[in-house]
Amino acid sequence: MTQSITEVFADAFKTTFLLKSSPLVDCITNPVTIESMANALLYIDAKPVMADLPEEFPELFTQIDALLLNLGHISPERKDSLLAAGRYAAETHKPAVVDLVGVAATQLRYDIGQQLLQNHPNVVKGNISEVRRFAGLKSTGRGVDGSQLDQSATALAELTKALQELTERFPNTTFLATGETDLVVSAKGQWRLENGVPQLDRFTGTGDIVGALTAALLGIGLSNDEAVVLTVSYFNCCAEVAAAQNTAGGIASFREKTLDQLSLLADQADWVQMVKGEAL
Ligand SMILES: Nc1ncnc2c1ncn2[C@@H]1O[C@H](COP(=O)(O)OP(=O)(O)OP(=O)(O)O)[C@@H](O)[C@H]1O
Ligand SMILES: Cc1ncsc1CCO
Ligand SMILES: [Mg+2]
Repeated sequence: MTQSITEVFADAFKTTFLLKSSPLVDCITNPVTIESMANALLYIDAKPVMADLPEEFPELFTQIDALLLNLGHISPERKDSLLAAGRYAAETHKPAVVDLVGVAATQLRYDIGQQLLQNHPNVVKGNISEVRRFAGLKSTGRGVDGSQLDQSATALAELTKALQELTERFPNTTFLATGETDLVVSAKGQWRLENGVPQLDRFTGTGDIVGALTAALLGIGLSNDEAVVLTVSYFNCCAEVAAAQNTAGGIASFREKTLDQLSLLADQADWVQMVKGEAL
């Protein structure tokens, strides 16, 4: 019989939200969604710092609890900064999340993602099309968006197998592929998460926020698998409540309501009852 994720991760679901301490997360990220990301961290009671100059890392890394590396907008400076921070996190044993934004689109981003993987980050994530490309599979993603075609049952099974093989070489990394179904694969197991609403595809930064919040949960000491499963489930339950409230509104209102729920849901609802997902 398959086990539900609320059983597998029962302790983490019971104790994580609302956060009891405020992890400081350094986000080296893209200018498109940087403000949404910083605020999303604050809404769950984490603290953002968006510092990307390598000269600052020696001082900064004594203060931060986790690092988020997002490939969403590459410049020569940001490329150096991402690579330097990835190495520094490994040296100083800070938990790190790599978000493979746009890896399905260009070789340059694919190469940066692979270089960052060599530091054995705690989590590597992307939308399903980005993660397919990263795992060496055919991908139909365009730009920074995932493709519906990569979501079929066959494609998900193929991706699960490819990621399992990757975890043999990278046993300390948990892989997350997001979309209508979210797939989590690590050396410890595989899980499928089923919360969320289609409108999440209609405003930008949803995946970026999931990356930053995952880093925050690593920063308070959750395991890689716990941090990924808790973040995706919580964010997607926030979106489900927002969609239910947004009967007359457009996508901009849905966005605001989803972000609002980040600070409300754990306080106001028995949200764990809403969680859908199971071990594979
Ligand atoms: N069709 C959908 N149904 C349910 N949930 C979805 C759907 N699409 C995305 N999500 C959820 O939205 C979040 C972001 O996933 P998505 O794959 O859209 O990331 P992304 O493409 O990296 O986003 P962005 O580029 O906007 O940052 C995840 O938590 C995912 O589960
Ligand atoms: C980086 C970027 N470019 C277009 S939208 C976006 C944010 C989604 O990751
Ligand atoms: Mg993304």
